[in-house]
Amino acid sequence: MSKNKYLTGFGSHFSSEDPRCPNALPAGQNSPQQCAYGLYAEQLSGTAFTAPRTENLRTWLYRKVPSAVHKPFVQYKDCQYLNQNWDERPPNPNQLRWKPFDIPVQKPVTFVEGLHTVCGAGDTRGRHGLAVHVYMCNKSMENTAFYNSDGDFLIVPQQGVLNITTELGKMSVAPNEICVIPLGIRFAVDVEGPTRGYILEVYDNHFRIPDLGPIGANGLANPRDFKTPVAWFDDRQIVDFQIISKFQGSLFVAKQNHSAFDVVAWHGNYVPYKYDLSNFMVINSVSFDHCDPSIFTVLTCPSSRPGTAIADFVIFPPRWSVQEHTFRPPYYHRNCMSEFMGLILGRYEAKEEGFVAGGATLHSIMTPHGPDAKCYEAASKDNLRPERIAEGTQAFMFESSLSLAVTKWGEETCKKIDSQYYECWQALNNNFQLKM
Ligand SMILES: O=C(O)Cc1cc(O)ccc1O
Ligand SMILES: [Fe+2]
Repeated sequence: MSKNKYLTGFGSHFSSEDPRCPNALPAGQNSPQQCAYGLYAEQLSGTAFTAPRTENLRTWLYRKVPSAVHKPFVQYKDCQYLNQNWDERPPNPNQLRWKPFDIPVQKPVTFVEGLHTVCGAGDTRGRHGLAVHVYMCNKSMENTAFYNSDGDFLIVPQQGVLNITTELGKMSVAPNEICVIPLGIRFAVDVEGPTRGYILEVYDNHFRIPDLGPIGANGLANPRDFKTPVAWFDDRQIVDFQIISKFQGSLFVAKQNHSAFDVVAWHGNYVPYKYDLSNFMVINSVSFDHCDPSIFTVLTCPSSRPGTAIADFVIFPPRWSVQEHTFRPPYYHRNCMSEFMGLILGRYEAKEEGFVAGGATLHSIMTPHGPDAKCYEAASKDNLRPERIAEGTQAFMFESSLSLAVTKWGEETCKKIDSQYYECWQALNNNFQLKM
């Protein structure tokens, strides 16, 4: 799968034809009376028809059989812990930390079967809110495609490569890379062994790269580093195929007698994409003080309130730390936003131990948090020299303006909550002295 080809750019208007069918794309129009090769034209709209030109997203698909050809959807029962019921448990304002989520060993589990909702807020019907899921699986999806009618999926692999077939083509996404599969785009996930990762699902809007303000025209995640698959179609004669749909927070399945991956050519700007986090151009203070983590925003899903995201995807990449007369780790703080964090690799700078790759933390709105006692002790006495930090590590944060509820699975069933978490701050003494 590593030999996949990609188109590069963010928000670009792309065109792609499977090389087996040259000139499959109609010239100069979208809906010819008859398409080349006997294909059907199908438009996939990612925004309202009338959305402003700068935001308008749509792709034209030229496929063997229209997506409309399927049997009725019925309830899908093989995924027990995906849900969007935020009232399962009473609200919990505590600092929460999860040990690494278990990957199934004996039982074969696919990506869809392995979806577990940890926390979230809002409403899929009102198209406002988000959900944080984790996936733990070990088996490839066969003759099955999944699509989400509720929002975009931002997928953060933590262990194992995801070989993803989408309607628009194939992409391979490894740990330290991420991908976005927008609302409605059908995809299947092949895995190569024990596989785990995190998903940020947003209902309101699509993800975009943030504005750069005074940073200028370049920096952070640069558009040219985003990769979109090229057209590819399945030429197998498949008579038994299933489509799983996430619709209004529940899963449904429908049978059809053709593959969902039959798009021979496509053109448009509504596309899946991947991004390698090592391409992120890190910007930070080169004088003094700790910058807010918004400088590390890779992608954002904006709300209608200026500068206030439904959710930002933020990373803490390897970088030089050079600030003078500064407490360099994250500051102690209370935030009007929710902070869900995960760890892809290594160790997080604010926590000496306990926050482990494949685990997570949640610091809810106004829940106080910051470096643990050991980190404070070391960093407040450190001899400040330019230093590489977070080498070989990658932590990330889903930061949201919404107040997140934890599911019953997240709080109880997974049995991964670390009840000792609060202890990491208890040794922070009162060092106050009236006279220094
Ligand atoms: O809580 C955290 O660890 C995330 C975080 C990092 C940082 O550098 C500044 C603020 C912040 O919330
Ligand atoms: Fe924080």
